[in-house]
Amino acid sequence: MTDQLTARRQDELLRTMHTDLYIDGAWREATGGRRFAVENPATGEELTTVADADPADAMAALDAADRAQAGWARTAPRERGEILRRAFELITARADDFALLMTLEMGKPLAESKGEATYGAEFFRWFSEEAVRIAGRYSAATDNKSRVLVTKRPVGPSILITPWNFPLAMGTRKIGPALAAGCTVVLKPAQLTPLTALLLAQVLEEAGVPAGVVNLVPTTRAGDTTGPLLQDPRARKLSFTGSTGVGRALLADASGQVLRTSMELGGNAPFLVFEDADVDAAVAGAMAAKFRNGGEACTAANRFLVHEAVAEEFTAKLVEKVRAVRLGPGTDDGVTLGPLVEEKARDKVQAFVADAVAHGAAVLLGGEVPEGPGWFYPATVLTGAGPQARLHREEIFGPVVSITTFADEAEAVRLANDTEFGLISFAFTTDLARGLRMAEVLETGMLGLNSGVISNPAAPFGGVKQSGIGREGAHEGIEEYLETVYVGIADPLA
Ligand SMILES: NC(=O)c1ccc[n+]([C@@H]2O[C@H](COP(=O)([O-])OP(=O)(O)OC[C@H]3O[C@@H](n4cnc5c(N)ncnc54)[C@H](O)[C@@H]3O)[C@@H](O)[C@H]2O)c1
Ligand SMILES: O=CCCC(=O)O
Repeated sequence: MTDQLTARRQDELLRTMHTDLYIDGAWREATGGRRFAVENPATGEELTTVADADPADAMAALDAADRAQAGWARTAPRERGEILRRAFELITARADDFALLMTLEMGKPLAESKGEATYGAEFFRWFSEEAVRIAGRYSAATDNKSRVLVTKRPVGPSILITPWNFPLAMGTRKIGPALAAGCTVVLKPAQLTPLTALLLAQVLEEAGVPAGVVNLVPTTRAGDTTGPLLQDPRARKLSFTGSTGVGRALLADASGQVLRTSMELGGNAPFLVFEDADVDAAVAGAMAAKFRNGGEACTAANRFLVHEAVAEEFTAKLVEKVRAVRLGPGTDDGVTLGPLVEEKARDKVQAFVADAVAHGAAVLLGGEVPEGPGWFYPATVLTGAGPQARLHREEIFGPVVSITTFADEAEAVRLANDTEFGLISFAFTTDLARGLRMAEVLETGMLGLNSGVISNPAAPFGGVKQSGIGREGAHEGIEEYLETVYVGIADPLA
């Protein structure tokens, strides 16, 4: 896309979109007219400003969600499904606008943002189909002297908190099942990426979501703003996606009201390449697992563990592929790696690489911050960092590959599981039994078997250990927003 065309579309989009709070079906200013700036990570320049909710605004959003709850829960499932289906179609029709906003506010290349528009919309289509499939059961008790009736009902007003890295999909993956189940919501998007969430709220309004069912409160004061909501007995559910540290703190906050919680937290994915792997397939998988979203994904491969018999071939082929990665603004044609989201993020990645070098790593490619504006960091390949290097213990969240070797399967599994995280693992092998064994022995919520990207609305996404609680997407996703009610019935034949 030419610079001029992008600039014209950007101006038009930012000028015409809503940037206020969306509460009770109306767009309104924040208390005191407070606003905050949203910046472009490719330039460091301000894109626009957005209303900055305070605790009173957030409480107004919960008031609205609470008022709308009973009516929304009584809506016909088909009607809820049709509204979600319309929202899917509207996002699809405006995919270019969503993509441009995502690229502008978080940096990824336009082609990837387009991919997220499709992925994010798909959660609405999936849950439009799930809305009409909420089922209970009726059965005999073990002694046949009574009957067991099980029904489902919506949990109730839900507080949704989302991160910046997938600004659309992390929202639709929560709003879709919540609305399908009959729950109203208050969404607090990440401070760095409120624009995509604002356009999403606009689309939901156009799709016919009634007033109060979806409320949106961007804010710069996350804890102060959502904290009181978690202590309010009208809120019945917290669904959070973000870092493990914040998730841990929110779990403690949610304990006051014993809230239902879903926690989609951080990862430290091992990427295992066994001696029997198809090395070319492993390299293609590694590129996808590492460089999707510029490495700023909870699913990003964090530790490459390669059998010593294939390590040289794998490393050489991977370096060739990584050399072809093109760093630049996500709006530029041909760019395959955008900037990191903010200066702090780039400083952290740079510090991880310096620490890895101090732990014995050799830098095969990249590793130097380029001159000029924007929070760019180059695609980087390291080998030989010791196990205590920070980038093997924490999420890198950047375009850095760190390769180490193992001698046998037992060592690979021991290294892979040596982390408090357990979101996703990857394994490349042509041995079916070994692949299935990995599904049983790796401490992980998800396994990419000979595949570098497995995110899909039809799949239950989520982690074990400190990577979270609960699942999003798939049939499991709607259960997170449903209560199970048991009715014991005296034997009707007695
Ligand atoms: N498991 C998953 O599905 C998944 C998906 C995407 C991202 N993530 C994780 O998210 C992290 C990156 O996102 P991030 O930097 O936005 O995470 P973050 O934890 O800093 O923030 C996530 C959200 O929580 C809000 N927040 C921060 N402190 C809060 C508080 N005290 N009270 C209420 N809300 C608060 C933020 O404003 C943001 O909206 C990574 O760790 C990544 O692995 C996980
Ligand atoms: O950041 C986490 C990845 C999100 C996804 O793949 O759905």
